Formats: sequence, C-alpha cells, structure tokens
Amino acid sequence: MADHIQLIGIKKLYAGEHVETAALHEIHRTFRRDEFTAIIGSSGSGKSTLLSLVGTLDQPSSGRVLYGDLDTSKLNANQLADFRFERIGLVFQHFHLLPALTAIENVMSPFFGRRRRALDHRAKAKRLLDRLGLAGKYHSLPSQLSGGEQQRVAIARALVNDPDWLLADEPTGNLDSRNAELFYELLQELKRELGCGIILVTHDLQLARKADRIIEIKDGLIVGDSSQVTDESLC
Ligand SMILES: Nc1ncnc2c1ncn2[C@@H]1O[C@H](COP(=O)(O)OP(=O)(O)OP(=O)(O)O)[C@@H](O)[C@H]1O
Repeated sequence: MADHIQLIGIKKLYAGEHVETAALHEIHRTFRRDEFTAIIGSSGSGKSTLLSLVGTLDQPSSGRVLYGDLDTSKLNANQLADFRFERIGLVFQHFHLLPALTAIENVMSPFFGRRRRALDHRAKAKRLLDRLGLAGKYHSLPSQLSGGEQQRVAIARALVNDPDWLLADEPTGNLDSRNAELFYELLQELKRELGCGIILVTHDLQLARKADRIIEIKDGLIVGDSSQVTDESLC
C-alpha cells in the first residue's frame, strides 16, 4: 500500500488544431495518505488536469507519477486499468452514475467484467450503502434519488474496492452549502474509518480551509501549499 504519491516534473500539453495549451508546467509535489488535501484555483488553472494525472486517467506529456515505489508510467493500458481498480476511487461533479442501473448495481459496477465472487461484492455494496444512509434505496434508479443521494452512491461506488486513495473532482459543485458541508464531514469520517488518502478539487474555499493541506494552482503552476507556507498566504 502506497503511503504517498509523488509527482516528478509533471507537464501537460493539450494539442489543439492551431494552438497548444500548456495546462500544467513542471509540477513536483508529494501527497501523503494521512493528509486530507484540497486543491483550489480559479477556472482553467489546471486542477482537473492535475487530478486526472494523479488518478492515472490521463498521461503527462512529460514527468512521472509514482505511487510509493511504483512508477505508473511503466504500466501498459491494461495494467493501469487494473491498478486504478485496485487502488483508486474516483468521484466526479456530475456523479457519472449509469442511469439504467439501480443504486446497488451502480455501486457494484466496477466489478462488472471482472472475475470476483458476486456475493462478496453485493454484500460490500450493501454495507457501504447502509453506512452512507441509503439502506432503503438499494433498488432506486439515479433519477429517483436526490443530488446528495446520487453523490453518496458515487462515493459508495468509489469505495467498493477499498481503495488506498479517494480522488474527488468538484464533488460538491452540484450540492447546496448544507449538503456540501455534510459531504465534507462524510469524507473526513471515511478517511478516519478506512484510512484512505483523500485529494479533493474544489472551488469552495470554506470547505478547503478545513482540509489538512491546501494546494493552490494558478495558470498550471502550484503557487501555494499550506504544508510549505503559512495559511495566511493562501486564499
Ligand atoms: N482535453 C483538453 N483539450 C484541450 N485543452 C484542455 C483539455 N482539458 C483541459 N484543457 C485546458 O487546460 C487548462 C486547464 O484545464 P482544467 O480543466 O485542468 O482546469 P480546472 O482548473 O479544472 O478548471 P475548472 O475549475 O473550470 O474545472 C484550460 O486552459 C483548459 O482549457
């Protein structure tokens, strides 16, 4: 189990028809599993790009992403998919639930096509849904759930395989401030209970301020890191 993720000289260029966008410039940073890290920055600053590279959903143009000693740039596409499945849970702003599947089927969906005992993961999915206050909603479709409930189904799905890391991209963007607050508290509890590292991209400074560590991105560069500078210089 990796206790840290290390970014070594990460750059990301997006090639357009006529222009190339440099979304990230030479990022060096280490994330620790015992920290709740919030990533903040204005729109277009590179937060989602950074999270997708950390989550191995995309490859950097140059540089490397290490989970402990494991260099993810050495893995092929199938190995990366297995690596993500085993180690990383992902939550997105729009939840990305499959509309034709019930809550419990959505939670189990990471196992579809993988040889695992169906009974084991159904039991795990139920435990997670119960833990997240959705015991009566196993068979509800996403369209029959509130935004906050859909978000909790998405978290259950991200946690169903006991990941070492939970990466969340603007997960509170579609929630009102009360539900955003509840969501944040839930993440804190899950972190304590399950011991997974959490990296949260957010526009919500109120929430970010509660994290153990805040990293601020501007124009593809890290311009603030509360583990290296005083809190007053951030936000
Ligand atoms: N697939 C892509 N192709 C081309 N350019 C992209 C692509 N994805 C992102 N970009 C560009 O890279 C830069 C960083 O985008 P990114 O989505 O990482 O920002 P962000 O901080 O997450 O923004 P927001 O808060 O609005 O979601 C932006 O200039 C964006 O237009």
